[in-house]
Amino acid sequence: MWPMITVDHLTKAYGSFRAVDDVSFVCRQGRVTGFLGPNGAGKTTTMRVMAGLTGATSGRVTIGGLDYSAIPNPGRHVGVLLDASAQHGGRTGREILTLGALAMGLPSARVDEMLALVGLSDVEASRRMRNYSLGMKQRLGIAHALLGDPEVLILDEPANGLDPAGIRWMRGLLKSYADRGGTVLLSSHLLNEVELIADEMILIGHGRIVAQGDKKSLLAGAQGAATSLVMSLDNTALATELAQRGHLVDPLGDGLKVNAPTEEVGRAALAAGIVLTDLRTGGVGLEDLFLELTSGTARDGAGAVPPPPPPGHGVHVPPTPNMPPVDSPLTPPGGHR
Ligand SMILES: Nc1ncnc2c1ncn2[C@@H]1O[C@H](COP(=O)(O)OP(=O)(O)OP(=O)(O)O)[C@@H](O)[C@H]1O
Repeated sequence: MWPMITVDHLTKAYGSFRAVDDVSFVCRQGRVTGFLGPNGAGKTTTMRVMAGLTGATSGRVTIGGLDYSAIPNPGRHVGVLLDASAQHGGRTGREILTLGALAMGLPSARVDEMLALVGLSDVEASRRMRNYSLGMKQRLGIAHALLGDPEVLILDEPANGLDPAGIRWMRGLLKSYADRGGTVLLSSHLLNEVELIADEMILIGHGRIVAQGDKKSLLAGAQGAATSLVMSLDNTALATELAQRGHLVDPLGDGLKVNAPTEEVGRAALAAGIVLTDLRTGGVGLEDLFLELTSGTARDGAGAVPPPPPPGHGVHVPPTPNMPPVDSPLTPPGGHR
């Protein structure tokens, strides 16, 4: 049971401001949990409490049932990436990893393994970190988090600064890590970074959890009444037929939005002899859900719910791609002890 992260009624206040307000969730072994929320929602603060960098005002976070500070040789159990720039800028990447390996009692060969894993070349590893690009710092930070072959990974915005190929690489890495039994929590303010990889999602806004669960159940909970988006060769006649059947119909783009399931719309069209050119479920996508749930918690009106797109540009949840297996030299998480 040791690799589970349990956040239990966590509150972190700065004066009278609650950066994290009565937050509870768990991250399970073998699962990637995405921690999503707009800027300033409280993700980093929660993770800082997890990693023992700041205390809780009330409530508790445990990893495998222990406070972080009570975990012996914590780097061997919990890999943390909070701020990739937090290392000493005058040290080389190799020095930073070597110091970490020494502190954890690991052989120096592990440093080379990690450098190879994150794709930092010998030349790059011997450059001072102050001269690293953001993506290189991020790769070094991921290498540092994985160094002790921990069972748990806590990563704050790990995709920050990575190029598209790097983001894809990281997804594969974390997915295979979880498949081998690891527990992963990663934060992001960008939904599309997380939804392709996370098995579970925790949505936070203004320090409070606004939704949590797997992608399917989050979407199911958000669907509400079934909606369809439809286009036909005679939208006026179709609207009349649907209205006669008691359905609410609104024009939308070149088509109609109907408060009825697609099957009902199809039957109405069939009965009226109208040719359909497009018919799809018009339920909310994950992005709409995210923006809706965190609306009022995002800045600059970024959380406002956008109008639904017209048929043909329908709300769309990208399919989860099959993650390419990562040819990783890592042993299963925890395999070094
Ligand atoms: N030491 C502190 N003193 C006062 N307020 C703080 C402190 N640390 C964080 N906060 C505030 O707590 C809130 C949550 O910040 P946090 O960094 O946890 O957000 P976040 O969800 O990680 O955001 P982002 O996506 O922008 O990184 C913010 O309003 C922030 O200004």
